[in-house]
Amino acid sequence: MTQAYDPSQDGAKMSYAKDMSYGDYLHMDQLLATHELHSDAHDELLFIIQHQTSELWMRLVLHEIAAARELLKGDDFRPAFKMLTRVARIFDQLNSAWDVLRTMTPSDYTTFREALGNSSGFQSHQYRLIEFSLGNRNPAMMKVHEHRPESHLMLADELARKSLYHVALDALSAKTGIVFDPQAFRLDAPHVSDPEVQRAWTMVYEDPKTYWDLYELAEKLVDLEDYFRRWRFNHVTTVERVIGFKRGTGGTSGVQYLRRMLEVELFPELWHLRGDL
Ligand code: HEM
Ligand SMILES: N[C@@H](CC(=O)c1ccccc1NC=O)C(=O)O
Repeated sequence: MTQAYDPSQDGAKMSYAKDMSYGDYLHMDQLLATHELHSDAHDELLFIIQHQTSELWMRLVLHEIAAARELLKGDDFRPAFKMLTRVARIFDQLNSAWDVLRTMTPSDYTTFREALGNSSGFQSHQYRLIEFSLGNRNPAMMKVHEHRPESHLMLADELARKSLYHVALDALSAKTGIVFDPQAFRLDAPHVSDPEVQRAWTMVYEDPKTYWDLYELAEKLVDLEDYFRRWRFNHVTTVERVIGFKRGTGGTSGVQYLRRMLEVELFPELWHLRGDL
């Protein structure tokens, strides 16, 4: 009979009494201790893990956007592009994750929906931070975070900074020589499509060779928004599939509210110029 494999014979370090191990480094005990169920329903664990993993990926999205924004400010485009590509990939990852949640039927969900009370993704401060950092800024969305001063402050700080799109538009202006009306760039409101901005982006798309950095930046932004839109679409479709047209636990009209959010344009001029080329 062959001997069972002993990894220590292969040199694997087997004792971690004194050294940092996998679980120590990743704080696995703390991470796995957070699954406090609010019902006896089998599917509640799926629901919690789906959201927690989404929030972890959102954390990384925020980290990448913040760094990309700083790099763009310093005219350091190449590493910023790498980060923006990563953000689009993360959204793709989140999009695939819906396939797991979709295995939960309406019957399964009703076994624990009541236990959720009024909690809802509507109150995800990281999701709102992502929107704010990209440029979709509605200060009215901050109110649900008043009970958590730390989250509220993070959102307020974000509104005081230029968004990723603002920074991209600064670069667009600097490299094309087209000066934009500063009134068009409010920090605390969603970006509204501006004809001069569209003219400048159009110049870029009509002459990519001259404006290659801007051209690549524009396509990175469009890619990011494309994946983000797919996330919103997957969300609303899953919601309709699971709760139909019931009101949301957060108090909104539910599917109707989410359908309205499908109309959001993060980088409107980049979409509008396409029909004119
Ligand atoms: C069966 C699964 C799900 C259902 C039935 C559902 C339902 C809803 C509903 C009805 C809303 C509107 C707000 C409200 O009144 O509650 C909402 C918002 C939201 N949900 Fe979900 N959701 C589900 C899964 C998820 C997952 C997996 C995430 C990932 C983090 C998520 C994140 C969000 C976010 C961020 C919002 C706010 C969207 C915005 O304001 O634009 N939801 N959800
Ligand atoms: N808004 C959902 C509940 C829900 O999906 C949810 C509840 C708590 C934490 C996150 C959630 N996900 C998305 O809204 C509903 O109306 O059923």
